[in-house]
Amino acid sequence: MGDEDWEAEINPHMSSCVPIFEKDRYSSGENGDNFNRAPASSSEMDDRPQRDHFMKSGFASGRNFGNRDAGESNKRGNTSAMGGFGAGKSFGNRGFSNSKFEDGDSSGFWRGYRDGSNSDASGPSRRGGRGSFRGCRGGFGLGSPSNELDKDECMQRTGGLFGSRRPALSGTGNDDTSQGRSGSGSGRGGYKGLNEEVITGSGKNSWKSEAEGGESGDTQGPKVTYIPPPPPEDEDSIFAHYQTGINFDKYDTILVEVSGHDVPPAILTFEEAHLCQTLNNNIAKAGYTKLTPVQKYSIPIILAGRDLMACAQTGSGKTAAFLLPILAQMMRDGVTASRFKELQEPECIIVAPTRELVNQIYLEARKFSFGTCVRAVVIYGGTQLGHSIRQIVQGCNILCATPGRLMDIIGKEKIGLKQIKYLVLDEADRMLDMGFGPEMKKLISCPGMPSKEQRQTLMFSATFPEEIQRLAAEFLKSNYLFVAVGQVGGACRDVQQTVLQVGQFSKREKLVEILRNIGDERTMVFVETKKKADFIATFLCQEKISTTSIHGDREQREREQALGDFRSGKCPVLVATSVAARGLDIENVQHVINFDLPSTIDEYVHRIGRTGRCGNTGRAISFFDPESDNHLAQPLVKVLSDAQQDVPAWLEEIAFSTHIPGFSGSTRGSVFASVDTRKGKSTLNTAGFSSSQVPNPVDDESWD
Ligand SMILES: Nc1ncnc2c1ncn2[C@@H]1O[C@H](COP(=O)(O)OP(=O)(O)OP(=O)(O)O)[C@@H](O)[C@H]1O
Repeated sequence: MGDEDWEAEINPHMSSCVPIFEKDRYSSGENGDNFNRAPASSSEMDDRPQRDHFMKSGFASGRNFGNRDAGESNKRGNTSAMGGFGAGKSFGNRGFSNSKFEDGDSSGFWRGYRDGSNSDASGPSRRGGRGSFRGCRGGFGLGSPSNELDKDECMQRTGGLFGSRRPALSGTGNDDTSQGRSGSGSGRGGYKGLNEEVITGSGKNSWKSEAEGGESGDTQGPKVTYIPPPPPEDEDSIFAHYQTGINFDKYDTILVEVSGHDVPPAILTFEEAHLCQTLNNNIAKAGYTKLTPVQKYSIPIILAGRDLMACAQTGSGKTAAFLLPILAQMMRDGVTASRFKELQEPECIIVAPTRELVNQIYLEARKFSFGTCVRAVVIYGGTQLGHSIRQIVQGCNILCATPGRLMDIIGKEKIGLKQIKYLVLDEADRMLDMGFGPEMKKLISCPGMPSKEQRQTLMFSATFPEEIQRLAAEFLKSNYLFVAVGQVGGACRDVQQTVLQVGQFSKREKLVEILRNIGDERTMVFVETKKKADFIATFLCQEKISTTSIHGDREQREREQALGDFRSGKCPVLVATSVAARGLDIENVQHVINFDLPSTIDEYVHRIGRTGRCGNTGRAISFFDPESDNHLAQPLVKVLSDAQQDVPAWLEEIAFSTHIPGFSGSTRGSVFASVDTRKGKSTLNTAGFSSSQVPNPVDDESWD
């Protein structure tokens, strides 16, 4: 079926699928409380007219919009009395392989500046125009909230229908062996929660599996052939940046605590760092005139050769806080020119949990090293292994990598570790938790890797649960310094947070209502599972809201396209799983909506940190479903009150009536919620849960 057919197939149904909303029901009161009073008990009733509507719409015509889940959809179609949208036609992998929707690789995800920072300029399809979800592959039919689907949504939290229905991925007889899956899974022993496929890497060591057929596809399914487009090389693109916001100067008032011995004094200006002229020029071209607090403290600590664990709020410049001093030292000490050597021996390795994030870090490294002899390289899963190798052999001083691809390349002996002087773990708490921790341990025990005494290890994050801090000690010299900027694990105060009580069955209606009020402002909508991301994105497109999606089941090319479309403003709504929760620095994201709350409060802090960055303001709206989110009530009340946000009375009530094992935090008061664990146990822990207590890590994906 051609593109036109798809359009024809959808459009006749679109109008009949658009629920009627009373626009004035949504009003953004000071804390948004006046649109949050959807009683949980009414949620099912709220959905009923819509379901009836869909029954009448004739949409249950047995279409299958994605071929990946065709089997499942068929099953659903056959068993569902109302939906019935699985049988018959498949719309195939329409995504970006479809020429009509493919703008070429150029938009990619190279920060999107190339598309111009004026988002209005680029997109033909704006909200209110025709919905244009780009490349949804999920197995849901378009917005057919059949009984069964509603049940699915409702049960995802508890690992109900999807979890039991969907077969565990075996790597055979399933298109999951295709690029996207092998890419997103990277063949690693992907850590999966409920509703997420389990990729076991055939029982091999996870990092080996990629090299031995997972990612490179030697033995399982087609090879990953995707070669990401090169980022623009012109100086304007390299130094493109967005403006700091009105609250940038308020950073100066944030309390900073440094613990450890012999702490080097903080610097107040870039000049005090005594960086070389080229670096100073690059800093100026990047538009940096003033240091952020984490930079004031971290730069001298790193320049003094100390190990560091730094915790600072989202969007406050942690990337430059480690890149600048590392580059300064590399410039001072000199780097070995190693162009075209078979085995490259970088001086610095930076690891981060997602492909998009390592790319972003790479672009920052490229920007700050512009005009120097230091060459940064990025490698990540979901792309052709040969491409990664070709990038490396051209010379590599700073290697930005996701863990799976990094271990693959090391296994292939393209990277030697002997020269490593700097090891950086960005989003360090994520890099050390159950998902990535084992790979990080393998990395530091790889042959050739200098011991912790011989290298400088740096860890950065906005959240640092105490348990993870303890694990980190294995990586750090015992005299490491701990920098806490404001509240460890605290939310950025520039984000206005609103929590609405919304039951499962009312969420979609509420989402559309809010998005219609938001207009064209860039919005990230977080959901719990990959499937739901596809479903909600498709649903929004049907509601004529231009939307795209990013999650671990999308092919890398699709992920990059989605991010590019979102950055450029072509699709002002991005539906995402937690794969996009951390680190992504996208200009002008004004809203974050937690359609589903994450399972941990730390993840909440990272998600809402996609807005309100670098002194800009933003808004976060979270749907709190008392059926499934009560475990978050206490830590949420704490995060809200610490960030001086209004706490809804109903949330406080739930918080005080819910017993959370391990949560001992009072809800108000303390400046540092969590502290350097070497000082002893703190009384507060914004994480709410230690990693071993996390109730349901459904949002984990194999990201790299
Ligand atoms: N001193 C500075 N002056 C102006 N802009 C800055 C400065 N430092 C960082 N920025 C910009 O602020 C934005 C956020 O920085 P960055 O992505 O490093 O934040 P982060 O603390 O790592 O956030 P997250 O916790 O979400 O990963 C980036 O666009 C960056 O270029």
